[in-house]
Amino acid sequence: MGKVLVEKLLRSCPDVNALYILVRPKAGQSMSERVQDMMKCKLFDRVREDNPDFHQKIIPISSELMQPGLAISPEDVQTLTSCINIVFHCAATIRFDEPLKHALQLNVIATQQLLSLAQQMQHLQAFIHISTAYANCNRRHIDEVIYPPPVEPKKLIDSLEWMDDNIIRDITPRLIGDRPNTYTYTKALAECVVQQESGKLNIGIIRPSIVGASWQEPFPGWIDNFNGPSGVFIAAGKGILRTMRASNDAVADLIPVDVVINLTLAAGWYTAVHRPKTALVYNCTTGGINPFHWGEIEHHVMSTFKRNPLEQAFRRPNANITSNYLINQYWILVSHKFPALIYDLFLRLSGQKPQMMRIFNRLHKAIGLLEYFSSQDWEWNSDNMNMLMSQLSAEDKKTFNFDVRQLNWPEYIENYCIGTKKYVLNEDMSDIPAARQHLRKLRNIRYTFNTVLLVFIWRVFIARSQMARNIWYFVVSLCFKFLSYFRASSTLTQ
Ligand SMILES: CCCCCCCCCCCCCCCC(=O)SCCNC(=O)CCNC(=O)[C@H](O)C(C)(C)COP(=O)(O)OP(=O)(O)OC[C@H]1O[C@@H](n2cnc3c(N)ncnc32)[C@H](O)[C@@H]1OP(=O)(O)O
Ligand SMILES: NC(=O)C1=CN([C@@H]2O[C@H](COP(=O)(O)OP(=O)(O)OC[C@H]3O[C@@H](n4cnc5c(N)ncnc54)[C@H](OP(=O)(O)O)[C@@H]3O)[C@@H](O)[C@H]2O)C=CC1
Repeated sequence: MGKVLVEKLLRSCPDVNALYILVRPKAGQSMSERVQDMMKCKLFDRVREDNPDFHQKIIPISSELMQPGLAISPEDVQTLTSCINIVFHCAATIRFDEPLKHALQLNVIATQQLLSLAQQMQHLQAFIHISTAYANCNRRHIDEVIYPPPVEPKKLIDSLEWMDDNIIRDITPRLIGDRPNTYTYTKALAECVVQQESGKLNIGIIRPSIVGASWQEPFPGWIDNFNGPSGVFIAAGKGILRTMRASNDAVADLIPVDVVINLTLAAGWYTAVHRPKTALVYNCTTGGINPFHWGEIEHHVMSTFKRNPLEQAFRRPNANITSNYLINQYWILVSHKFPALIYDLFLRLSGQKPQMMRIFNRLHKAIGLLEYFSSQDWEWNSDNMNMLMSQLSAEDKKTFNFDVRQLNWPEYIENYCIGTKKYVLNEDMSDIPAARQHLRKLRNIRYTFNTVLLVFIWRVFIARSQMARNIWYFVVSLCFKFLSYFRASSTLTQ
């Protein structure tokens, strides 16, 4: 989201002088190498066309959320406190399996430290904090208010400081209670910290639901990670994921990333100009305005990947969702574990390292963590989102469009899936004929396999026992009689 925010600010707000972005070195790359890489990314193509010197406006500041004072140097603190007008705080850990102490440090303590830095900023007009619509997912109906925290954040921070990691791991389920993970729990605490430590700052809190690929800007379908539904779509498109627990009728509250960013910028403007007395919370969701369901998503994802297959699929794309635990377990056994075993056996026999079972184990872990969100419904009030829309000028409504009533879901899902192919997997659209050919080969393998299986069952079980043979002939003759009956009755009615 940070990248999309930077791109939109550069493209649509040319009067912005500079963007100070907090960056850490990572994976052997220095801070400046990472920023260089980010600016080369396809996401910035339109900005690059409009203004090839756009990089001059980006000023990276070295920072690490795990460190005291966010590890910002005194000189940088000086620069930030004298230059910044608006803070957008979207850094966080979004992992669902993050150990509590880590999630607390990244999502709560770092927010506290950024707020304390913001208090020193001499020209600050607004502080916009990105939360999540699921911060209060233990409630069915969620209003645009900051709910009382599950525990006083300061007390938890003090207690976890002296506790051993093993003790923290043991008490985590008791602490998070009816929330599914440390992510939603710490995001709820972060909202409370924002409220408690806001002082005189003008605060806005944005709560997006499940952030997906872009809808319109800078081009449809842009996405560059495996988070949330993207990984699930890819796994289904590759024919790896064949079953998942989700409710067909539950609302799939996906929200395109460009909608979230447009709303975030509009909220920045409103907070700075209108200075609301208390922090305004914006539930940034689609379910109450333009609902779409997981069953429909499944249908459109499958249909897109059948028309635009991913390269080197493991099996033909054919994923089904079910809310029934036993049915799901059955299909996991038949459609995930059994083919994985056979493929690994094949790899072993051909002298290669088995890998499919390992991939499936990781997939099961990932989807196990997501199922909570795809198996139930929530209702979010979106009055503040509507209010904000009504405050924008006609031109701003177009430039910072977050009116999801106009979203055409089938078209969006198609672009989303193609986006995962092009921008996450870096596959070329011109190779689609070869991918289709590969699917035809998989279909033939399946037909051959089914025929061999049938012959095997016949030879082993049916041909050897008189009783099985009798049952078999009885079933076949019954089917034949039914067929003749229907044929005769359809001839009579003609
Ligand atoms: C057709 C059917 C339609 C139905 C469709 C239903 C969709 C139902 C979505 C609900 C979605 C709710 C979303 C709540 C909305 C927020 O509020 S917040 C933000 C969302 N946060 C996330 O999505 C983070 C979830 N991810 C994680 O917590 C961690 O990545 C995991 C899943 C625990 C895995 O951790 P890990 O084993 O340490 O490994 P990690 O390096 O992270 O990834 C390992 C592998 O898993 C892959 N992976 C990561 N995430 C995923 C994923 N989501 N899926 C698959 N693979 C994944 C990685 O690409 C990687 O693959 P390789 O590159 O190794 O081949
Ligand atoms: N994705 C989603 O579906 C949703 C996301 N959100 C919220 O939106 C915000 C942005 O999420 P999203 O863009 O999806 O997540 P990403 O994981 O892509 O971005 C998180 C950012 O936080 C930075 N960060 C994490 N740890 C550290 C650290 N120790 N030091 C410095 N920087 C760090 C990351 O930097 P680096 O690049 O160095 O890793 C990254 O830029 C988050 O607050 C999240 O809670 C809310 C609802 C849904």
